[in-house]
Amino acid sequence: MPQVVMLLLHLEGVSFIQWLQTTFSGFAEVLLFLTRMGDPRHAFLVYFPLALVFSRSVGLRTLLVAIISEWTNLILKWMLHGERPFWWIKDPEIFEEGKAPHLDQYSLTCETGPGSPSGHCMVTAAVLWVVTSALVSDLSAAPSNSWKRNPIIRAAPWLIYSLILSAAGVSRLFIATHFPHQVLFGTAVGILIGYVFNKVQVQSFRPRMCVVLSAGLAVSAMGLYGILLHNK
Ligand SMILES: O=P(O)(O)OC[C@H]1O[C@@H](O)[C@H](O)[C@@H](O)[C@@H]1O
Repeated sequence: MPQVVMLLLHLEGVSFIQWLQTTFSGFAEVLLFLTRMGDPRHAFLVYFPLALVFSRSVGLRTLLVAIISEWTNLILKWMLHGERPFWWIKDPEIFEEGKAPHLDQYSLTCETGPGSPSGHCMVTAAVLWVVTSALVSDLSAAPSNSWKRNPIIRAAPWLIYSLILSAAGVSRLFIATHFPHQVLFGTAVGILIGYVFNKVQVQSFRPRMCVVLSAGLAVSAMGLYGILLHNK
């Protein structure tokens, strides 16, 4: 993307983060809690085992989507090298000494890896897409006279899904680990991965296919890493 567009996105992003930090300063602990809840590792440690308890097929699809979204996030981060707001404002090539905008620092602010796209938003959006779709299918399959067919009850899972994603995104912005476009990009790719891979019949995978898939993801990630390192 042209440098001037990136500069504009970063400057506008910092202004938005400053506004969030001022407006929600009293909710710092809640937002830190939300950012912890959105940690990609919870896809494997919380959402996958919980989904598996309720349904083997939903559990396995949750695991597949968690793996694909983590892998995609890693690859995109290596390729895009997104800045992190809290570090970006400290770049002396962008701001002269004493002229940089101020951003508050929190205990989880200082992420060290590339920032684009947001892993918290991408993995959460992908994994919860599978869980939410399963809940909605269950409600839709209920007999027509059941309370589950009430339109408000059937809309609730998607409403909760949107609220969780918004909360995760705002929490990442509030602690200045991401620019808004990184959060939006991560969420959009996460939704796409959830939508596409939710259609895969994982329970029919043979062990050999699982091994080939795992090896393919590992080799392609290492290959890309080698290429990027070589062309640095
Ligand atoms: O891209 P994000 O949202 O900053 O996430 C990056 C990393 O954030 C860390 O806090 C997590 O422990 C990692 O698992 C994750 O990859």
